[in-house]
Amino acid sequence: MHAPEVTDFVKLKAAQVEAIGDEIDHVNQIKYDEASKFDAEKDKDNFRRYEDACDRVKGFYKEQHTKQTLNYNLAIREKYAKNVNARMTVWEAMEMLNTLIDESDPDTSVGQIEHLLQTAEAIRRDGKPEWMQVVGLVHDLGKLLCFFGADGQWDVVGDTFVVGCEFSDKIIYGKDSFVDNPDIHDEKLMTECGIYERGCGLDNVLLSYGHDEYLYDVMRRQSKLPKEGLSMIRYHSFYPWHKENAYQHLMCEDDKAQLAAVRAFNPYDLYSKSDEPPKVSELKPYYQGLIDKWIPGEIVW
Ligand SMILES: O[C@H]1[C@H](O)[C@@H](O)[C@H](O)[C@@H](O)[C@@H]1O
Ligand SMILES: [Fe+2]
Ligand SMILES: [Fe+2]
Repeated sequence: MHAPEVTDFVKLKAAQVEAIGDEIDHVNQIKYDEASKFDAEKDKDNFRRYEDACDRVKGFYKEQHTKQTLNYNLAIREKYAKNVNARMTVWEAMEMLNTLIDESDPDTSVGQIEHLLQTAEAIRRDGKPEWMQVVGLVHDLGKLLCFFGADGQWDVVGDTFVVGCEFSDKIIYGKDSFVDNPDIHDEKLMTECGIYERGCGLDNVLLSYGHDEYLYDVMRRQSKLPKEGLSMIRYHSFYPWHKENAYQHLMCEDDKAQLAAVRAFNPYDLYSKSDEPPKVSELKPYYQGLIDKWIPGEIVW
Protein backbone atom coordinates (compact mmCIF):
# COMPACT_ATOMS: atom_id res chain seq x y z
CA MET A 1 0.00 0.00 0.00
CA HIS A 2 2.79 2.40 0.91
CA ALA A 3 4.96 1.70 -2.10
CA PRO A 4 2.92 3.68 -4.65
CA GLU A 5 2.78 6.63 -2.29
CA VAL A 6 6.53 6.61 -1.87
CA THR A 7 6.93 6.41 -5.62
CA ASP A 8 4.53 9.29 -6.07
CA PHE A 9 6.41 11.29 -3.49
CA VAL A 10 9.71 10.61 -5.23
CA LYS A 11 8.15 11.58 -8.56
CA LEU A 12 6.77 14.76 -7.06
CA LYS A 13 10.16 15.66 -5.60
CA ALA A 14 11.85 14.89 -8.91
CA ALA A 15 9.39 17.14 -10.68
CA GLN A 16 10.00 19.90 -8.17
CA VAL A 17 13.76 19.59 -8.53
CA GLU A 18 13.38 19.72 -12.29
CA ALA A 19 11.19 22.79 -12.00
CA ILE A 20 13.80 24.47 -9.82
CA GLY A 21 16.43 23.46 -12.38
CA ASP A 22 14.37 25.04 -15.15
CA GLU A 23 13.94 28.14 -13.06
CA ILE A 24 17.70 28.37 -12.52
CA ASP A 25 18.25 27.97 -16.27
CA HIS A 26 15.72 30.67 -16.88
CA VAL A 27 17.40 33.02 -14.42
CA ASN A 28 20.74 32.22 -16.01
CA GLN A 29 19.30 33.08 -19.39
CA ILE A 30 18.27 36.52 -18.33
CA LYS A 31 20.80 37.42 -15.73
CA TYR A 32 23.49 38.29 -18.25
CA ASP A 33 22.13 41.81 -18.26
CA GLU A 34 22.90 42.37 -14.60
CA ALA A 35 26.12 44.25 -13.99
CA SER A 36 28.78 41.56 -13.99
CA LYS A 37 30.89 40.81 -10.95
CA PHE A 38 33.81 40.54 -13.26
CA ASP A 39 33.46 44.11 -14.41
CA ALA A 40 33.72 45.49 -10.89
CA GLU A 41 36.91 43.65 -10.00
CA LYS A 42 39.13 45.11 -12.73
CA ASP A 43 41.02 48.37 -12.93
CA LYS A 44 39.37 49.60 -16.08
CA ASP A 45 41.67 52.56 -16.65
CA ASN A 46 44.45 50.27 -17.80
CA PHE A 47 42.64 49.13 -20.94
CA ARG A 48 42.02 50.77 -24.33
CA ARG A 49 44.43 53.65 -23.84
CA TYR A 50 44.62 54.62 -27.46
CA GLU A 51 46.32 57.98 -26.97
CA ASP A 52 49.27 56.18 -25.37
CA ALA A 53 49.19 53.32 -27.87
CA CYS A 54 52.21 52.35 -29.95
CA ASP A 55 52.68 53.40 -33.61
CA ARG A 56 51.52 49.98 -34.79
CA VAL A 57 48.04 50.63 -33.33
CA LYS A 58 47.90 54.28 -34.51
CA GLY A 59 49.03 53.33 -38.02
CA PHE A 60 46.46 50.57 -38.09
CA TYR A 61 43.56 52.97 -37.38
CA LYS A 62 44.82 55.56 -39.86
CA GLU A 63 44.73 52.95 -42.60
CA GLN A 64 41.38 51.52 -41.51
CA HIS A 65 39.64 54.90 -41.30
CA THR A 66 40.97 55.83 -44.74
CA LYS A 67 39.95 52.64 -46.54
CA GLN A 68 36.61 51.63 -45.00
CA THR A 69 34.28 53.33 -47.48
CA LEU A 70 30.67 52.58 -48.35
CA ASN A 71 31.61 51.19 -51.76
CA TYR A 72 34.26 48.95 -50.30
CA ASN A 73 31.72 47.71 -47.76
CA LEU A 74 29.13 46.76 -50.37
CA ALA A 75 31.69 45.00 -52.52
CA ILE A 76 33.32 42.97 -49.75
CA ARG A 77 29.98 41.72 -48.42
CA GLU A 78 29.11 40.42 -51.82
CA LYS A 79 32.47 38.73 -52.14
CA TYR A 80 32.29 36.88 -48.82
CA ALA A 81 28.63 35.93 -49.22
CA LYS A 82 29.63 33.86 -52.27
CA ASN A 83 32.95 32.45 -51.06
CA VAL A 84 33.56 29.10 -49.41
CA ASN A 85 36.90 29.74 -47.74
CA ALA A 86 37.26 26.56 -45.72
CA ARG A 87 35.34 23.74 -44.09
CA MET A 88 36.40 23.03 -40.53
CA THR A 89 35.13 22.60 -36.99
CA VAL A 90 35.12 25.43 -34.47
CA TRP A 91 38.07 23.98 -32.59
CA GLU A 92 40.10 23.64 -35.79
CA ALA A 93 39.26 27.26 -36.55
CA MET A 94 40.51 28.30 -33.10
CA GLU A 95 43.80 26.52 -33.69
CA MET A 96 44.20 28.11 -37.09
CA LEU A 97 43.52 31.58 -35.72
CA ASN A 98 46.14 31.20 -33.05
CA THR A 99 48.97 32.13 -35.39
CA LEU A 100 47.60 35.66 -35.86
CA ILE A 101 48.93 38.75 -34.08
CA ASP A 102 46.27 41.45 -33.90
CA GLU A 103 47.77 44.82 -34.92
CA SER A 104 44.89 46.86 -33.51
CA ASP A 105 45.00 45.57 -29.98
CA PRO A 106 46.95 47.51 -27.35
CA ASP A 107 45.94 45.17 -24.51
CA THR A 108 46.65 41.55 -25.17
CA SER A 109 49.96 39.75 -25.18
CA VAL A 110 48.62 36.19 -25.38
CA GLY A 111 47.60 34.32 -28.55
CA GLN A 112 44.10 34.34 -29.97
CA ILE A 113 43.19 30.88 -28.68
CA GLU A 114 44.09 32.01 -25.17
CA HIS A 115 42.07 35.19 -25.57
CA LEU A 116 39.02 33.17 -26.65
CA LEU A 117 39.40 30.78 -23.71
CA GLN A 118 40.03 33.61 -21.24
CA THR A 119 36.82 35.27 -22.37
CA ALA A 120 34.79 32.06 -22.18
CA GLU A 121 36.27 31.10 -18.80
CA ALA A 122 35.44 34.49 -17.29
CA ILE A 123 31.85 34.10 -18.47
CA ARG A 124 31.70 30.57 -17.10
CA ARG A 125 33.13 31.64 -13.73
CA ASP A 126 30.31 34.13 -13.37
CA GLY A 127 27.75 31.36 -13.90
CA LYS A 128 26.41 32.77 -17.17
CA PRO A 129 24.44 30.56 -19.59
CA GLU A 130 26.18 28.04 -21.82
CA TRP A 131 25.35 29.85 -25.02
CA MET A 132 27.09 32.95 -23.71
CA GLN A 133 30.20 30.91 -22.86
CA VAL A 134 30.11 29.70 -26.47
CA VAL A 135 29.90 33.29 -27.68
CA GLY A 136 33.01 34.07 -25.62
CA LEU A 137 34.76 31.09 -27.14
CA VAL A 138 34.09 32.01 -30.75
CA HIS A 139 33.58 35.78 -30.82
CA ASP A 140 36.89 36.60 -32.55
CA LEU A 141 37.00 33.68 -34.99
CA GLY A 142 36.04 36.09 -37.75
CA LYS A 143 39.68 37.18 -37.68
CA LEU A 144 40.25 34.12 -39.84
CA LEU A 145 39.53 36.54 -42.67
CA CYS A 146 43.24 37.27 -42.49
CA PHE A 147 43.79 33.80 -43.95
CA PHE A 148 40.92 34.04 -46.39
CA GLY A 149 42.32 36.72 -48.65
CA ALA A 150 41.86 39.90 -46.59
CA ASP A 151 43.88 42.82 -47.89
CA GLY A 152 45.57 43.44 -44.55
CA GLN A 153 44.24 43.83 -41.03
CA TRP A 154 42.37 47.10 -41.63
CA ASP A 155 39.54 45.01 -43.09
CA VAL A 156 39.52 42.46 -40.25
CA VAL A 157 40.23 43.75 -36.74
CA GLY A 158 39.76 46.92 -34.71
CA ASP A 159 36.67 48.77 -33.53
CA THR A 160 33.74 49.19 -35.91
CA PHE A 161 31.55 52.15 -36.89
CA VAL A 162 28.73 52.86 -39.33
CA VAL A 163 29.53 53.55 -42.98
CA GLY A 164 27.11 55.42 -45.24
CA CYS A 165 26.59 58.31 -42.85
CA GLU A 166 28.77 60.88 -41.15
CA PHE A 167 31.63 59.49 -39.11
CA SER A 168 30.98 59.83 -35.40
CA ASP A 169 33.38 61.72 -33.19
CA LYS A 170 33.04 58.84 -30.74
CA ILE A 171 35.12 56.60 -32.98
CA ILE A 172 38.72 56.02 -31.82
CA TYR A 173 40.91 59.02 -32.84
CA GLY A 174 37.74 60.95 -33.77
CA LYS A 175 36.36 62.42 -36.98
CA ASP A 176 39.69 63.90 -38.01
CA SER A 177 41.14 60.45 -38.51
CA PHE A 178 38.85 60.13 -41.57
CA VAL A 179 40.28 63.09 -43.52
CA ASP A 180 41.64 60.77 -46.19
CA ASN A 181 38.47 58.67 -46.50
CA PRO A 182 36.87 59.52 -49.90
CA ASP A 183 33.33 59.30 -48.40
CA ILE A 184 33.78 62.59 -46.57
CA HIS A 185 33.50 64.40 -49.92
CA ASP A 186 30.05 62.93 -50.60
CA GLU A 187 27.48 65.34 -49.20
CA LYS A 188 24.67 62.79 -49.29
CA LEU A 189 26.60 60.50 -46.99
CA MET A 190 27.87 63.11 -44.60
CA THR A 191 24.62 63.84 -42.76
CA GLU A 192 23.49 62.44 -39.43
CA CYS A 193 21.49 59.65 -41.12
CA GLY A 194 23.25 59.50 -44.50
CA ILE A 195 21.72 56.66 -46.55
CA TYR A 196 19.62 55.45 -43.59
CA GLU A 197 16.38 56.48 -41.99
CA ARG A 198 16.01 57.56 -38.40
CA GLY A 199 14.99 54.58 -36.24
CA CYS A 200 15.63 52.08 -39.06
CA GLY A 201 17.24 49.58 -36.68
CA LEU A 202 20.84 48.40 -36.66
CA ASP A 203 19.93 45.26 -38.59
CA ASN A 204 19.57 47.60 -41.56
CA VAL A 205 22.81 49.46 -41.06
CA LEU A 206 26.19 48.65 -42.63
CA LEU A 207 28.95 48.41 -40.05
CA SER A 208 32.53 48.79 -41.20
CA TYR A 209 33.59 45.37 -42.44
CA GLY A 210 35.66 43.05 -40.32
CA HIS A 211 35.67 40.02 -38.06
CA ASP A 212 32.37 40.88 -36.37
CA GLU A 213 30.22 41.19 -39.49
CA TYR A 214 31.80 38.16 -41.08
CA LEU A 215 31.42 35.84 -38.07
CA TYR A 216 27.91 37.09 -37.40
CA ASP A 217 26.95 35.95 -40.86
CA VAL A 218 28.59 32.53 -40.43
CA MET A 219 26.95 31.96 -37.03
CA ARG A 220 23.56 33.31 -38.03
CA ARG A 221 23.38 30.61 -40.65
CA GLN A 222 25.08 27.71 -38.90
CA SER A 223 24.80 27.93 -35.11
CA LYS A 224 22.01 27.50 -32.59
CA LEU A 225 22.93 30.68 -30.72
CA PRO A 226 20.05 32.95 -29.65
CA LYS A 227 19.61 36.43 -31.11
CA GLU A 228 21.33 38.09 -28.12
CA GLY A 229 24.33 35.82 -28.65
CA LEU A 230 24.50 36.74 -32.32
CA SER A 231 24.32 40.42 -31.37
CA MET A 232 27.19 39.99 -28.93
CA ILE A 233 29.20 38.73 -31.89
CA ARG A 234 28.06 41.34 -34.41
CA TYR A 235 28.49 44.36 -32.17
CA HIS A 236 31.31 43.44 -29.83
CA SER A 237 33.75 45.86 -31.54
CA PHE A 238 31.12 48.55 -31.99
CA TYR A 239 32.47 50.63 -29.07
CA PRO A 240 31.15 53.97 -30.39
CA TRP A 241 27.69 52.47 -29.87
CA HIS A 242 27.90 50.18 -26.86
CA LYS A 243 30.35 52.27 -24.89
CA GLU A 244 29.97 55.84 -26.15
CA ASN A 245 26.21 55.92 -26.94
CA ALA A 246 26.66 57.08 -30.53
CA TYR A 247 24.17 56.16 -33.30
CA GLN A 248 21.12 56.20 -31.00
CA HIS A 249 19.10 57.81 -33.80
CA LEU A 250 19.48 54.70 -35.97
CA MET A 251 18.24 52.28 -33.30
CA CYS A 252 14.83 50.62 -33.24
CA GLU A 253 13.03 49.37 -30.14
CA ASP A 254 14.53 45.86 -30.22
CA ASP A 255 18.08 47.27 -30.43
CA LYS A 256 17.76 48.29 -26.78
CA ALA A 257 17.65 44.65 -25.72
CA GLN A 258 20.57 43.87 -28.01
CA LEU A 259 22.54 46.76 -26.51
CA ALA A 260 22.00 45.38 -23.01
CA ALA A 261 23.28 42.00 -24.18
CA VAL A 262 26.37 43.47 -25.84
CA ARG A 263 27.15 45.55 -22.76
CA ALA A 264 26.89 42.45 -20.58
CA PHE A 265 29.36 40.65 -22.83
CA ASN A 266 31.94 43.41 -23.21
CA PRO A 267 33.72 43.22 -19.81
CA TYR A 268 34.49 39.54 -20.37
CA ASP A 269 36.08 40.24 -23.73
CA LEU A 270 38.07 43.24 -22.56
CA TYR A 271 39.08 42.67 -18.96
CA SER A 272 39.87 38.97 -19.23
CA LYS A 273 42.92 40.03 -21.26
CA SER A 274 44.89 40.44 -18.04
CA ASP A 275 43.93 37.03 -16.61
CA GLU A 276 46.34 34.12 -16.28
CA PRO A 277 46.87 32.39 -19.65
CA PRO A 278 44.53 29.39 -19.71
CA LYS A 279 45.64 25.78 -20.13
CA VAL A 280 44.31 24.98 -23.55
CA SER A 281 44.48 21.18 -23.45
CA GLU A 282 42.85 20.97 -20.00
CA LEU A 283 39.92 23.09 -21.11
CA LYS A 284 39.40 21.46 -24.48
CA PRO A 285 37.05 18.60 -23.39
CA TYR A 286 34.63 20.97 -21.65
CA TYR A 287 34.46 23.40 -24.53
CA GLN A 288 34.30 20.65 -27.14
CA GLY A 289 31.13 19.53 -25.36
CA LEU A 290 29.64 23.01 -25.67
CA ILE A 291 30.64 23.28 -29.33
CA ASP A 292 28.99 19.92 -30.07
CA LYS A 293 25.79 21.27 -28.62
CA TRP A 294 25.66 24.80 -30.05
CA ILE A 295 27.75 24.81 -33.24
CA PRO A 296 28.21 21.13 -34.07
CA GLY A 297 30.27 19.55 -36.81
CA GLU A 298 32.06 21.04 -39.75
CA ILE A 299 31.31 24.68 -40.48
CA VAL A 300 31.50 26.39 -43.84
CA TRP A 301 33.74 29.44 -43.40
O1 LIG B 1 41.72 45.67 -31.06
C1 LIG B 1 40.48 45.16 -31.31
C2 LIG B 1 39.38 45.89 -30.72
O2 LIG B 1 39.48 47.23 -30.95
C3 LIG B 1 38.07 45.32 -31.13
O3 LIG B 1 37.02 46.03 -30.65
C4 LIG B 1 37.99 43.88 -30.85
O4 LIG B 1 36.79 43.28 -31.10
C5 LIG B 1 39.07 43.15 -31.47
O5 LIG B 1 38.98 41.78 -31.38
C6 LIG B 1 40.42 43.71 -31.42
O6 LIG B 1 40.97 43.39 -32.64
FE1 LIG C 1 36.99 41.15 -31.54
FE1 LIG D 1 37.96 39.62 -28.27
